[in-house]
Parts: sequence; structure tokens; C-alpha cells
Amino acid sequence: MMNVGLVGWRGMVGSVLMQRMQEENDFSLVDTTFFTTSQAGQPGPDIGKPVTPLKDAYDIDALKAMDVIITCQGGDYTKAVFEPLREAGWQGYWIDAASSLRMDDDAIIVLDPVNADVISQGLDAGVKTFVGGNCTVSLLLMAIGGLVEKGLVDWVSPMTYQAASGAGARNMRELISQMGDLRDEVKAELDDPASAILDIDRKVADRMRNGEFPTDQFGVPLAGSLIPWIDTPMPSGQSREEWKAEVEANKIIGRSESPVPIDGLCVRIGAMRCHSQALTIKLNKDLPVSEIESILASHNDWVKVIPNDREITVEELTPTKVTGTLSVPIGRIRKLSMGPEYISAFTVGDQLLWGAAEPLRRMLRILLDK
Ligand SMILES: NC(=O)C1=CN([C@@H]2O[C@H](COP(=O)(O)OP(=O)(O)OC[C@H]3O[C@@H](n4cnc5c(N)ncnc54)[C@H](OP(=O)(O)O)[C@@H]3O)[C@@H](O)[C@H]2O)C=CC1
Ligand SMILES: N[C@@H](CC(=O)OP(=O)(O)O)C(=O)O
Repeated sequence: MMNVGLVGWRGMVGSVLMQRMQEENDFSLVDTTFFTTSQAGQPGPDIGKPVTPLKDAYDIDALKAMDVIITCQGGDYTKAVFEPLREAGWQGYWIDAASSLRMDDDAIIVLDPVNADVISQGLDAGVKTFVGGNCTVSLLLMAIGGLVEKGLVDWVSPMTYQAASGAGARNMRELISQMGDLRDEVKAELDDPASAILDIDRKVADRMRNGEFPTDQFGVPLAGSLIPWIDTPMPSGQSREEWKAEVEANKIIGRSESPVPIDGLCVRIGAMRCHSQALTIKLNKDLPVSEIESILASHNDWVKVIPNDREITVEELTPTKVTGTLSVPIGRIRKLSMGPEYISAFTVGDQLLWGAAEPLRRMLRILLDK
């Protein structure tokens, strides 16, 4: 059996990975060693079979004993450990959720329903570093993979509606605290059906602008508002999150030399863990909507085309429906007035599943099946 080391398994992304590995019985196929940056020596988690106590995630010798290391610990950990481990002669497979190694020439971004061919060629060529893509990018390609695969896309402009979870566990808690804080502020007025809505609105706005409103994590209110900037600024005027769309998506599909332009604005909204994206897609052909829908639907087992019908859309194409599932619905598909090659679409996906943990888990399975 392969020796698999897991780092970052008790964090938010790592917990989702653990849950999926248990659901899919992955632990029965490997010998797992659990690492920690803070709790070495403590008992390992319950995975239905005995595990050794937690090992120090900075112990290069302990890491060297692994055939595969999967890390959800974050970029700082990767930066601290990956090079020393390789320099110490470790030849194993490194599977990483963090972005730090994604654009390295030696690394492949994994999203096997979209780029199984790139992964397989990489393995044949001896690639040993596999990194999960940015959540928005992976969810976009899961949704429109059919059109991309058939070379039908001239360009895409995704406008995102990204959940709090993308900023981390503490941010999710803060979003709920902000929601509760606002509700508490106007509880008396809400309980009184005769109260004036504009008084409620003014009190809510005053509270959001008040220095006591809980904004330690986001820096500004998210509940009742939105944040039209995610990650750091780039010289291009893009945010780093926006920059990732084109470079990562084209690396995933093996088109870095002749990239499909993909660019739009990334916005944080008050959803918990599902990212949504409104897409403008310029096709290179005037295809009937029914054909576009069938190309999209047949690409992978998780994408689900939602008819452009109000009742079905408001039920099926929302974070509420999708959260905690692997389903990637795409709907609102229609021709735009700009011309017959311009289409709109709206897609939703769980950013902790296909957006983070699932591609890593599936990469492990690919290695086991090799
Ligand atoms: N959040 C996201 O949407 C995405 C994140 N990623 C990547 O994954 C990395 C990890 O993200 P995320 O899972 O959100 O990070 P978390 O902050 O949830 O977890 C990171 C680590 O913090 C330590 N930790 C300290 N206190 C606690 C606690 N009370 N509960 C759980 N863990 C604790 C754990 O390490 P230890 O056991 O060693 O103490 C854990 O592995 C990110 O830095 C990013 O690189 C990738 C895609 C999406
Ligand atoms: N930046 C993403 C989450 C994330 O972790 O992205 P990346 O894996 O590219 O660092 C978001 O805020 O929604």
C-alpha cells in the first residue's frame, strides 16, 4: 500500500477532504500518516482503522517516508517545506490545495474531469507535483468544460459572486455574526408590524457604518453589502483573483501558449460556501441554444443544465440548493442581444468540494490506479 501523508486535514478544506475520503472509502486503500504544525504527538483522527499519533509537519525525515503527501495547510507551509523536502531527495507525489506552486513549470493544476489527458501525459513525463486550481476557475471549467473542450469559445467574461468560505473559516463566522448583529439592532421594529421600513433601513445602515460592527476579518461589512475586490492588486488593475482566471484555466486545459481570454470582476457576497458566476461567453459559431445545452450537459457527470425557466431556476440554480454537494448547475443560457454568438450563463458550485478538496482526492485515486 502507498504511504500517504496528510497535512492540514483538520482545517476547513482539509475537513472537507477527510469527509470525502471517508465517503469514498479512500482510507482503506492507503496507509495514512497524519501530520500537524501544532499538535505533534496527539492522537490521530478516527478513520475506522488504527493511525499513529500525529507527526510534526516540519519533520523532513518523517515526510520523506511518504509516497504521497496531500497538503491543505496553506501556501506558507508549502513555501517552507516543499523545496527542502525535494532538496533532501524526496521523489514522492506532492498534492497541494495552496496556490503557491500552481504556475510552476514543474506543476500540473489538477481537475481531472477537464484535464485527465494533461494529468496522464504529465505522469508519463515524470511530473510529481499536482496542485488544485483556484476555486472559481475549477468551478467555471466544470460548468463550461463541454464548450471549451470542443474549441467553441472565443472568450469568457465571468462576473463572480464569491462566498465567505473562500476567505477562510473565521470569515464565515464573521458573516453570520454580522447578520445576527443587524437583526438584533432592529429586533423591536421587526417584531412590530406597524414599524416603518425606512426607519429599519436607516438603523441597519447606521449599524453597518458604526465602528462597533464586527469587521475584524473582512475589514468592511459583508452582510447587507458586498465587497467588489478579492485578493491583492495586480499591475494590470485586476485583482489577483481576477488574474488567476485566464492563466490558471488555460494552464489546466493545456492552452497556455494560445490562451482563451477569460477576464471579469470578482466580488465577495454574503453566501456561505458556494461561488456563483454570471458568464458572458463569445462563441466562435452561431449554435442553437439546445445544442449548446447538450454539449454542456454531456461533458462530465456533475454539470447539470438548468432550463431557462423562472420556477426551475430559482429552485435549482442557487447556493442554497448546491451547498454541500458536488453538483455544478449551469443555467440562464440564452442568446444575448449583442449577436447570435454571444450567450449568457449562470453557474453555481461548492467552492470547498470541486473548488478545493475533490480534485485533490481524485488525484490520489489516479495515482492509486496507475
Ligand atoms: N478556504 C478556501 O476556500 C480554500 C483554501 N485553499 C488553501 O487551503 C489552505 C487552508 O485553508 P483553510 O482550510 O481554509 O484553512 P484553516 O485555517 O481552516 O486551516 C489551516 C490549519 O490551521 C490549523 N488550525 C489551527 N486552529 C485550528 C482549528 N481550531 N480548527 C482547525 N484547524 C486549525 C490546522 O493546522 P494544524 O493541525 O497543523 O494546527 C489547519 O490545518 C489555504 O491557505 C489555501 O492555501 C485552497 C482552496 C480554497
Ligand atoms: N481566493 C479564493 C479562495 C482561495 O483559496 O483561492 P486560491 O486557492 O486560489 O488561493 C476566494 O477568496 O474565494
